[in-house]
Amino acid sequence: MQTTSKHNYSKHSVLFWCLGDKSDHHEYFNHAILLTIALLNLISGVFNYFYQHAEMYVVLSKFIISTLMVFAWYISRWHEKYRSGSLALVILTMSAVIPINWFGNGGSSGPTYFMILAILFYFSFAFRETKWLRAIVHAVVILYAITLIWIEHTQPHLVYHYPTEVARSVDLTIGFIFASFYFVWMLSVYAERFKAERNKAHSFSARLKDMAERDPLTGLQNRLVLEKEIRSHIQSEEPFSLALIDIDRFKAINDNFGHNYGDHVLCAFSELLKDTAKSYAGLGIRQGGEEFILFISGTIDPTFNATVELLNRLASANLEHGPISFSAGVVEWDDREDQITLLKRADDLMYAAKEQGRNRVLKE
Ligand SMILES: Nc1nc2c(ncn2[C@@H]2O[C@H](COP(=O)(O)OP(=O)(O)OP(=O)(O)O)[C@@H](O)[C@H]2O)c(=O)[nH]1
Repeated sequence: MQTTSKHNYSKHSVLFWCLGDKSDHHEYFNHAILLTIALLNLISGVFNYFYQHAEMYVVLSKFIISTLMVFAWYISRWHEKYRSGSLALVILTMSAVIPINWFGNGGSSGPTYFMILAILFYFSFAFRETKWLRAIVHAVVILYAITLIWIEHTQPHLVYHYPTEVARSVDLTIGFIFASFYFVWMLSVYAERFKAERNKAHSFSARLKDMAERDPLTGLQNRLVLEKEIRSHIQSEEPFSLALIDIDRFKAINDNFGHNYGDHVLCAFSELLKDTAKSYAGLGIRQGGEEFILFISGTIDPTFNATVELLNRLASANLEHGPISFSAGVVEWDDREDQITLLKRADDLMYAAKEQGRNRVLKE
């Protein structure tokens, strides 16, 4: 059975069939509202029919509204016309649901207020991206409600009054219970959506951070990480040492065997560097081009040993066009110097290694 990882939500369940994918909160919720209104109108129609709490035309119109809501749900859910579904809901609500309930169900002393509040809330959700449309619809609903109150005041005979106070209380209580469930549910959908958006933002920012700190070719961390690491060690006065490594005669590798092969060599070397750094609890960093850093907390000896070990592993690496080598300078941070001075010392040593014939590691 197919499920989404987050909600363990079966794509074959009845809920999925009715409401769609839960991760698409907007549409999921809209389908839920359309079906709920259809169901509530149906229940309310049946209830009013049997208990005669409303005029016959109200009962009939509730059944018609219920059918139209199912149709709006159908085009939204199965024809991906979500906007049309929302607009159909607005039009039906304004032209039929509210006035029929108002005049046929006790006017201002009936449960229509709950419905108006629920609808205002729904519009905030359905038109959240179109600010102007949302504002217009909200204003229209509020003015509409005021107009209904005014009509009721001037033409009281137009409003159906409950036969007994008990009937009114029952209708109000049922309306209140449904409205409460609706608001609680809507708020929980909002909370869930907010949580999902927040998680998405967190994972995007983690990905961006990773992309900013990683070299795309080799997958090693880049000089930003090196700078951060050096700064933090200097701040906390924690000893550290590093090897500045430069692959020998890399230009010739590119010229003789092509740039792609050069890239392949850089990647193969990076794997070895990553491995060695890991076994010394250090960091392998691509400084740029064919220049790398092996950074290890602590004194110089482990870094020197790790670099020599890396040079030996590179000599026996299985590369298509034969073995390659590097030259490296290993230095330990002297607690008075800054990052630039430290890297300059390592660079000078690395050049000294080049001058002495390459394929070697020098330390101070
Ligand atoms: N394939 C490939 N080549 C690169 C990349 N970055 C830099 N290079 C090449 O690396 C070469 C570096 O050459 P040089 O700085 O002259 O040094 P070298 O040939 O390694 O010689 P020595 O350092 O003196 O041993 C240049 O040809 C660059 O184009 C890369 O990402 N991929």
